[in-house]
Amino acid sequence: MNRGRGSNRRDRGGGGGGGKQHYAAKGRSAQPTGQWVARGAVGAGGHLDDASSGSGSSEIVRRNSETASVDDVTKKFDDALLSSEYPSEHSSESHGSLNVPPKDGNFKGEEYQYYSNKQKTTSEGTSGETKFGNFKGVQTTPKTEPVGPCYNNYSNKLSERSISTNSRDRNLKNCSPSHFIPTSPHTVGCQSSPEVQSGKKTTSEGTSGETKFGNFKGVQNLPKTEPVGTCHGNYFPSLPTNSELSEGSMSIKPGDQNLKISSPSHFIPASPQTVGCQSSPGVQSGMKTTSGGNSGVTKFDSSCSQHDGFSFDICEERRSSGVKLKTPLHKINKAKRKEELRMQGDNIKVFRPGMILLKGYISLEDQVKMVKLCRDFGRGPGGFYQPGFRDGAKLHLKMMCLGKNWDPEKSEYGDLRPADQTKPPPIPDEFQLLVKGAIEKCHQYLESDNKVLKARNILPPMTPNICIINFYTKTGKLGLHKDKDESSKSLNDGLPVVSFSLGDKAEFLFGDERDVDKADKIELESGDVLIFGGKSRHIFHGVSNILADTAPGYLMDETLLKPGRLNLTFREY
Ligand SMILES: O=C(O)CCC(=O)C(=O)O
Ligand SMILES: [Fe+2]
Repeated sequence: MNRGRGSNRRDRGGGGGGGKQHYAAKGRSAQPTGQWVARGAVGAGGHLDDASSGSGSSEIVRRNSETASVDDVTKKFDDALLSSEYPSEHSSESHGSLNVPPKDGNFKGEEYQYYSNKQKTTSEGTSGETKFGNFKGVQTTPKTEPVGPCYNNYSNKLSERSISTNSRDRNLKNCSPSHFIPTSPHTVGCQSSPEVQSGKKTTSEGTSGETKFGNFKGVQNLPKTEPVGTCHGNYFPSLPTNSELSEGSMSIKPGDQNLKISSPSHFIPASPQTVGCQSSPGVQSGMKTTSGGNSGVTKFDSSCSQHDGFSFDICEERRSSGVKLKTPLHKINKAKRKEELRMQGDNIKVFRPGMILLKGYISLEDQVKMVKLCRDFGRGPGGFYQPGFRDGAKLHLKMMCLGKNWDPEKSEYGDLRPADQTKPPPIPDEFQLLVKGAIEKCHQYLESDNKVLKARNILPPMTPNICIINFYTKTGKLGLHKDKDESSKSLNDGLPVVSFSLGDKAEFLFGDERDVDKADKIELESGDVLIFGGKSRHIFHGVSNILADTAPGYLMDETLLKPGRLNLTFREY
C-alpha cells in the first residue's frame, strides 16, 4: 500500500510534550502573537453545577499563561478584521444532535478561496493574501513533515505519546525527558478500510425527539440492546488492575517484559467475530448487536467490566448506595438555562484556516448517549486499555478504537488490535451523523455571507472510518504530536480530524512546532467539537492538562462517568 512517506508512523507525544513540567507556565513575558481569532462570547457548554460554571470557556489562554478574554480577542477580531465579513449572529439551527439529518453536502465548483483570520506570519508559512474585504491577515501553511529537534536528533523512528521516563532522552534538546521511544523500524501496510455506513438510518426504536430540556435539538434514542449471558469475574487476577495502571502511577522500564500488560500471552485471542466477555473462556456474554444492524451498538453484562486490562470501564458501576439517583430538578433547570444561553451565543471560532471549534455543539442529551455508548464499547472486545509503546512505556490515557485499530507500537492502523486480536467495533451511525453535521456546520459558517466561496476547499469533507477514543483521568495528558498515520491520500487531501470532547475540560495545545512554549492553548469542554483539516491538518497538538471536576453535573449524574475526559477523534483512513 502506498503510504506516501518513508514512515507513516503516527507522530504522537512529542518533544516538550507529555511531561507535566513542560506544560507549566514558563514565566516568559507574553508574546504579542495575537494570532487567534475568536468570535463572540462563548456560551457555556451546558455545565450544571457550580463547580463547572466558572469560566464556561469564557477565556482563551495563550501560551506562557498569557490569558486573553474572549471579549478581548473578539474585539480585536471584530475591529481589525471581520466587522463586515462575519454575520452578527450565527444561528444554531444546525446544532449537533445525534439525529442530525444528513444533508447531501452538495458543494459546487472547485474554486479555491480561503480567508485568513490569522495575523501572524511564521517563518515557515506560505503567506497568502486573503481575498476577502479588509483582511490583512496572512495565512500560514504549517509544515506537513515531521519537524522539531527531537525528531531529528534522536531517531527517524521515534514514537511519541509516552509517559515513560527514560534517562537516555534527557539530553534531547527541547524534549520531554520521556517522550521518545524507538519503534519498529518496519512498516506494515494497513488493510483496506472497512466500508462505512453512511449514517442515514435512524433507529426505529424508542421515543426519538423527546428531550428533557426544552431547547435541545432532537434526541434520538439509542438502539435498544439486551444483555446476553453472564461473565465470570476476573480471569487474570495476577495482571495489574486498572487502578494500578492508572496514568502517571506506573513506572515501566523499557524492556521490562514482565510489566508489559500487552503481551499477547496474557490474552485470549478473540476472533473478529467473537462477541462476549473475553475474560471467561467459553462464556459468551454481554453482547448482541442491535436489530438496527449498522450501528454496532452493543450492551454488555456489567460483570464483564474491567477483567483483563482490555475493557476498562469509564463509568462507575453504580453509586455506593446501589441506587441511581435522579438528577435534581434544580440541576436540570440550571442545565436548561445554560443550554439556552449557549444556543444563543456565538459558538464558532476559527483559529486557522481549516481549524474550527464548535463550542457546545453536542447537546447534553447526546453527550449522555455518547458516553453510554463509549462505555458499552469500552467494556467489550476491542475495549479500553492502556496503550503503550514497544518498550513498555505507557501513554497517560486509556484508549480504544472504532472502525480500525491504531497501534501505537507500530504507529499504524490495522483491522485487528495486535495485543488481543480483537476487532474494533464499527463506528455507530449516530456518531457518523454528528461528524457529518459538524463538518456541514463549519461549511455553512464559512460560506455564510460569502466569507469563503468554497468551504470544502478550506475544510474538505470527510467520512470517518476510524475513531480513536481516549479517556483521560485527571492526570491524563497527551504530548504534542501530529496525526499522520492515516493514508497519504487522506493526509495530502487534508481530510479533517474531528474531535469530540466529553466530561472534564481539557487544556488543548496546538502549534506549528513540537514545542509547548510556542504552542497556543485553548480549553475544550464537554460538548465541544474541534475540527482541524485542510491547511491545519498537520498541526502539532496535544492535551496538557485535564481540569478536574469541570464536567457537566448532569452528564456525570446520568452516566456515572468516572472523573476525567473522554475524547473521540474521527478520521478517514
Ligand atoms: O484528546 C484530545 O483532545 C486530542 C486527542 C488526539 O490528539 C489524538 O487522539 O490523536
Ligand atoms: Fe492527535
